[in-house]
Amino acid sequence: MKAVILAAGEGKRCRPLTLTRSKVMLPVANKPILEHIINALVKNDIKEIILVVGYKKERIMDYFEDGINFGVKIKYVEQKAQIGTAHAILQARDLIGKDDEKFVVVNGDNIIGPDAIADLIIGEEGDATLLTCKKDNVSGYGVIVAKGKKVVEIIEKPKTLVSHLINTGIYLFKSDIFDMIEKTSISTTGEYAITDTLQMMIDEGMPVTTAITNAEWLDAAYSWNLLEANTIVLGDFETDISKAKIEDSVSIKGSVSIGRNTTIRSGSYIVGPVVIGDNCDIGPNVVILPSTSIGNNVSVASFTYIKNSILMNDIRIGTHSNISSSVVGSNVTTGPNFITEEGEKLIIILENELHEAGKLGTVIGDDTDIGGNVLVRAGKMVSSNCRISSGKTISEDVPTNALIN
Ligand SMILES: CC(=O)N[C@H]1[C@@H](OP(=O)(O)O)O[C@H](CO)[C@@H](O)[C@@H]1O
Repeated sequence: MKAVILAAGEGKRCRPLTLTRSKVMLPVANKPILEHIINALVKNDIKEIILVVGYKKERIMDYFEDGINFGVKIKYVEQKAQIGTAHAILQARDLIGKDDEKFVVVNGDNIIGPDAIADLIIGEEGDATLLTCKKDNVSGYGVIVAKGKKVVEIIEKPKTLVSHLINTGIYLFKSDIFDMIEKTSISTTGEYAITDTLQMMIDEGMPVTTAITNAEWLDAAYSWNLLEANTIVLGDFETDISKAKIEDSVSIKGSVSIGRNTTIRSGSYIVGPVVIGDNCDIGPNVVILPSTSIGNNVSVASFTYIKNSILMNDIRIGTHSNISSSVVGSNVTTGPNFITEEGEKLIIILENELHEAGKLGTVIGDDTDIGGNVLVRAGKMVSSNCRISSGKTISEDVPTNALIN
């Protein structure tokens, strides 16, 4: 069976991290979200994947190439304008066979486990099947009303509580879905939405069903939600430090995975779950606590403390720093004594909307340089390509390309 993954959008709610890559390429436990999805599909015997790309597509194509390194054949189609999920699926039409061939469709920006795909395939029935899961908080999602397996209504992001069954954005379709998509009218928000296509099918009396899953399905809606996703995915990791160079008197506890050509210098103390990539230089006397992911080519100088954070690739952190509950983008440098203050239940203002974040230090975009003795107040974000001079306290969000001196 083939699968179509929708990976054309930016994921604006994850800015500043998505200014330089799309949300599907954000790392969770050192792998892009999209790679977790591809692994889940491959485990379910999917042999060919059609990736619908658009925003920053080169980054996706350079990473996954033809799929050979990921155990699957990958083909790409482009959605030039991001005008809805139905329109995105339509781009794959020429690569899906006719004759009622069934195929899986997955939103590329949610982390899913292989069991979720298995639940869809086993539970599939009728012309179209939606995978749903029960959530207490359904805000920001499409929800469905069902009678047994039959879907009665799909309501996209309702303002009031209608149902706890959310649409995961994972479907099993037959190739006749493309004709239905072509008949779908544009929504009030100016998009061609697959949820509208499905509602139209229900209204025309076609059998649309739901399969329910309790398996892993995680959505990092906002950049700070990456930390929660990272904690959950790291929970499945096993210890593997065989490829690393571990100096004397390093203490490693819990599940810790360390990549090739990475050195952990003496006196360092690491408590898993922690994953550290290739070619890193950590220590001496560095403390890394759960649940932390550190990418490739990262150096962390002595006496630095890192907890519950994601550090992407090509990062240099100065000595005596403290990074807690933070996401640090690629190619970021900090001087000594860089401190992120950590807060809880913070109210974050994003695009003029208020959001509550759980535990959060800061989020730093790619290509930013921060001097020594800099303190970032809890929940304040630093965008990409910024320069912050030594000794500054960051009490407001720092916009892209800012120079603070
Ligand atoms: C029009 C459409 O496809 N809406 C889907 C889709 O919303 P997005 O805002 O496009 O991510 O994915 C959600 C799951 O992440 C699902 O709940 C919702 O119904």
